[in-house]
Amino acid sequence: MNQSKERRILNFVLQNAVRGDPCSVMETIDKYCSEKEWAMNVGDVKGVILDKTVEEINPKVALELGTYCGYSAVRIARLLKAGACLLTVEFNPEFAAIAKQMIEFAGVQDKVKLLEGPSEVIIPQLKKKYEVDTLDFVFVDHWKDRYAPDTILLQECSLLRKGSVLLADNIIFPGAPEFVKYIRNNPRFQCSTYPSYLEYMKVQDAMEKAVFLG
Ligand SMILES: CCc1ncnc2c1ncn2[C@@H]1O[C@H](/C=C/CNC(=O)c2cc(-c3ccc(F)cc3)cc(O)c2O)[C@@H](O)[C@H]1O
Ligand SMILES: [Mg+2]
Repeated sequence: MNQSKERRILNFVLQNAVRGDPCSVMETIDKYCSEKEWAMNVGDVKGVILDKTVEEINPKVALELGTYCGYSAVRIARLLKAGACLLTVEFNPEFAAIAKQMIEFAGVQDKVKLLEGPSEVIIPQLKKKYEVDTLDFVFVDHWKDRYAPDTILLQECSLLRKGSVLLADNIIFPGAPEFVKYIRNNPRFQCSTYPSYLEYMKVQDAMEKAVFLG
């Protein structure tokens, strides 16, 4: 049976990237997806906004919603200090299996815990099952109609504290209008928008940063 695009991306990394080198893995994915097959990784342009946000926060506990092939998990994990960890949520078993191999090849597996399942099931388990107190940083990049309900769920589960930072991808394209409406009108969040470009394309996109005010 023919291979999936995600499997082809992983194989290209396994054959061309340097094992144990997260930057090499990121560059190799970006090369494949800009030259051969487009894929919905945050990419090397919006990736710099992600990097700067992670470096500014220096999170001890980070959450990612929507692992996909593991590109942004590798990108975030490479910047985490000793003792810090990224929990990344993915409900598609095929993508989760690919991401697991991608994360291990990059050598960041000790900083990443891949949680397989839908976010609405995983988020309420974070405190008891995964021993999370509160989240310092959340990268939101899963189905766009899940951004708002999951932001509400994070609050209902007391997983945000004063100063927790959410960074949401694709505010322009494909867009997350319900989330933008919810978060920008919410007095409990301080929002800022970072205009950028869709991964591997000359198409406008943006990321939204939302700081929880407690
Ligand atoms: C149930 C909750 C839930 N729980 C756990 N895992 C979940 C989940 N919901 C989704 N997932 C997984 O997350 C990933 C999906 C990500 C969704 N991302 C985009 O749709 C997107 C699209 C474009 C674009 C598409 C077409 C264009 F033409 C242009 C741009 C660009 C982008 O950057 C994009 O992020 C997959 O791995 C899902 O299995
Ligand atoms: Mg995205």
